[in-house]
Amino acid sequence: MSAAPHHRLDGPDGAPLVVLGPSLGTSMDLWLPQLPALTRAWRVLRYDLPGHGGAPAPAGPFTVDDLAGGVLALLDGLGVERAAYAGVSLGGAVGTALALRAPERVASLVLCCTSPRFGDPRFWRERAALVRREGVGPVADSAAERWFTPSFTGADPYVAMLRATDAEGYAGCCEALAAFDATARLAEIRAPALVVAGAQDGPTPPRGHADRLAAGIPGARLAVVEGAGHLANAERPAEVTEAITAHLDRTWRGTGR
Ligand SMILES: O=C(O)CC1=CCC(=O)O1
Repeated sequence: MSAAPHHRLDGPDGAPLVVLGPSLGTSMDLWLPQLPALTRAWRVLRYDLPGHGGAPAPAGPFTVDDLAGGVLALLDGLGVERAAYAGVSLGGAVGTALALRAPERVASLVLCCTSPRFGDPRFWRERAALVRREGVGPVADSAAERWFTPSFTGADPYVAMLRATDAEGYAGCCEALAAFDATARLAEIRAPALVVAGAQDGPTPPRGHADRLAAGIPGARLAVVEGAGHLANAERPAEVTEAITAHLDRTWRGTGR
């Protein structure tokens, strides 16, 4: 499955391209807090995961590498040779897979609240089974606690994205997470990488996840954002936007083609 996913382009025509990948249970609108700043200097390509946002439900199982293939299909369709990529959580895993699969296409990489391996695969298979059995309701009910610190008051629009997600699309993404393990290949990544972590991230705490990415990817920088949980770009938009734009300013001023 490497068809071009549901997507949207914003920002100036011909500017260097930045691809933004969403997390499990969210749509491309996860990136709305960063959009105004990014579209000042970059063309921004956002996409939806299968069964999420405006994307159709998947026809069958898929892997994180398949999702990276979908991003490549999008770039091919646009005639774009090189782009920067930023992704949150599962969207970050897609960026890791993309940087391994097509290093010549990835000019710069931002890995937010993500991991080279998302814990015990059984956990993700059980969550897939739960959602196939009961729908996304149970995981949506607990999403605000998983995604944000207790003091965050803006969770509703993000939880609504999860409630609107197709159960099979969500389950397929859980299975893709279960099978994903890039730990042994991080040293192969050539893109200049920024790893962003939420200091209070529960699903992918800095210790054991972001720190492994930063230690494993040659030359990677690590930014830990205080007062942020798993969806750090939503909870601490100013800090995360600043970290991303500073990294892109340093590493991706190329052409849109
Ligand atoms: O469990 C969650 O909702 C957090 C998460 C893990 C991978 C991902 O993309 O989101």
